[in-house]
Amino acid sequence: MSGAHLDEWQRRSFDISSGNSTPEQTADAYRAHILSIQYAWASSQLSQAGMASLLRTYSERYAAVLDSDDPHTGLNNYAESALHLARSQRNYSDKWESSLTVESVLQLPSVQKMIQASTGGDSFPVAPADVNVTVGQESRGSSLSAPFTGVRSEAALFKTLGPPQPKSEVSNTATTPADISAERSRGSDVSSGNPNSSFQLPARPQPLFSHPSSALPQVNSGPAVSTQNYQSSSFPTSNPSKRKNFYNSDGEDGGRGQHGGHGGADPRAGSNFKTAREQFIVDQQKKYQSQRGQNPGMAANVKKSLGANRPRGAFSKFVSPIPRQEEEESVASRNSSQEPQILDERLKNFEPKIIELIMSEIMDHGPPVAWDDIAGLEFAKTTIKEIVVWPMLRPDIFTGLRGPPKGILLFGPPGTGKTLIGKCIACQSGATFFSISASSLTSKWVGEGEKMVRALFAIARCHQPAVIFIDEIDSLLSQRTDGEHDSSRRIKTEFLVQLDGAATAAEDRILVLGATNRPQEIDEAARRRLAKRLYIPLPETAARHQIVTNLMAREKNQLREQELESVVTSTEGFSGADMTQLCREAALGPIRSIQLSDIATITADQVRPILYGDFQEALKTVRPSVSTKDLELYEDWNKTFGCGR
Ligand SMILES: Nc1ncnc2c1ncn2[C@@H]1O[C@H](COP(=O)(O)OP(=O)(O)OP(=O)(O)O)[C@@H](O)[C@H]1O
Ligand SMILES: [Mg+2]
Repeated sequence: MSGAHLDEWQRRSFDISSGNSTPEQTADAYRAHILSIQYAWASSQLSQAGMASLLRTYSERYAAVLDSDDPHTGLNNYAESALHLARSQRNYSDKWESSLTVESVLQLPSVQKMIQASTGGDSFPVAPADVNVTVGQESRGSSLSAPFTGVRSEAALFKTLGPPQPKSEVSNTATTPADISAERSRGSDVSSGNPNSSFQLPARPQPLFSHPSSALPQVNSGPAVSTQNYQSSSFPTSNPSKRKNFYNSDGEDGGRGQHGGHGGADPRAGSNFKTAREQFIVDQQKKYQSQRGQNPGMAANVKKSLGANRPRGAFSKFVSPIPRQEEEESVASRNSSQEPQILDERLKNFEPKIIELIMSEIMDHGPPVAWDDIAGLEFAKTTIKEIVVWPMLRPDIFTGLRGPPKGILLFGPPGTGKTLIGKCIACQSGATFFSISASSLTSKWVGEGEKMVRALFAIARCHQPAVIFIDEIDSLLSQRTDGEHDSSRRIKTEFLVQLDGAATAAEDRILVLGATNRPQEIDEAARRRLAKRLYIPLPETAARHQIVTNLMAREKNQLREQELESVVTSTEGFSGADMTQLCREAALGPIRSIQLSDIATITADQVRPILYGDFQEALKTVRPSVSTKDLELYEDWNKTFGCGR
């Protein structure tokens, strides 16, 4: 360093160490030190390491002076900018904070009168209507004049100053302005800050503290004795030292440096403001209390000292009163993770994306299907009601050996109503219904499929009673061969593991319902797990009759009973889907009979009804989709593995 800098440095160091400097001078000296260090480094007179070390030392000392709440040694002017920052972090719940400050209250004419009366020692009765409190001074023009009367004024006061303290020390509690006035007139006991004084107003006049810069100079501007009297009489606290600190407000200037004005024993008596850290803690507690619905138990959880309890020397490390970004985020994530924890405890190992995918597979019921909509299949329907619907409705009866099977396989020729039964169960069982297709479980990402299967069963466990319906289950659980892809093999294995778990966990109410028209292709391990294998055959005569009747009931037709019988007998070997297709074809007959020129103008009423002739025409084009050979295969498989009679 140059000689000039050294001289200057020495002078400042002497100023600092002499003990005669005011905190302002000390802070200035440190600031100048810091600038000197930076200057020396910039002009290459100081190494990077030396600069860093010196800078750290003097920055800490400088910060200690700025942030100290000791009026002898510190400026405490850090609080203002910190509070400014803290204020910008407030949420809407902080908005309730009134701007009823000492400044605004003191300027009230009635209060001034009271103060004057108090100074003169006279008893001055204050009529409630005399006092008007202007709220909203800081809310820029939105001023609200509220009469300072009765309960309302009390509420306004409490709203501003916080909840009242429990009545522990006093026998009579004065709360109305008249009472206040009367109490004030009792004289010196109140104004001296005696803890036995009659008022039980809140210990923390919050807004007053939160705006020290605006409130304090105003307090200071009045005659000291009047202000003291007024404050003591109007807003005493139950804590004498706090009250002293607060009401002996001599302003920032008086409190700092020229602290002899009060002559009090407590050196902090003149300092009426909190450090930024203390203020921040109060703000945080308030914030969390309002966020948690004023639940004191929860508020206690979020208490945060931010180092306020640590002794703070001049060389102590700087502790920011504002939480750092990471701290805030971790608090936020802790809070946000608390609510869904209950639901997601069992699902926490699964990726949200997968859970979302599975959840989207939960079938919304769509058009409701009733048991009567399914023609025939009486045995299958009764069995399903027995093992699906009733146990879901009365789990208490269906226990032990009566416990329902956890796996059902519906097999049979295509178009016989297997999917229809699945839809009906979804509507009628009252269980959460997952309809999963093999394609939704197979993913291009290796390993995703197994995760999906695991997630599916985990979610089903969370939503019991649940039915997992796997249509075309053969594509998922076909026999495992050597040549097949590794990932599909793993999905199958995972599925079998999960199926086994669902089948053996007696307390779980999860039913796996599979449907297939290729039962022969199902892996034998899967076959075993789907214990109840129900054959869904082609519809018999009565069932076909019912299908046609049901469908024709919705259309205009002139089918006589014999004609209907004739249609039913001539459709032997038709599946339910074939019957539906036949009826659709027949229904197009009347339209086909309309001249092309009329089709644009004809009204719906003018379309003729469906006739037997239309069915005859339709029978020429609609053929059964299931061959007798195929049928024999189903019959055989049913005899071997089926559970039907
Ligand atoms: N028993 C039935 N009662 C009434 N309608 C039926 C019946 N069986 C089939 N259908 C009709 O056939 C259509 C197809 O039935 P569904 O999809 O249930 O057949 P499936 O057995 O699932 O066939 P696949 O094995 O090809 O999937 C149904 O929408 C319904 O209109
Ligand atoms: Mg189907």
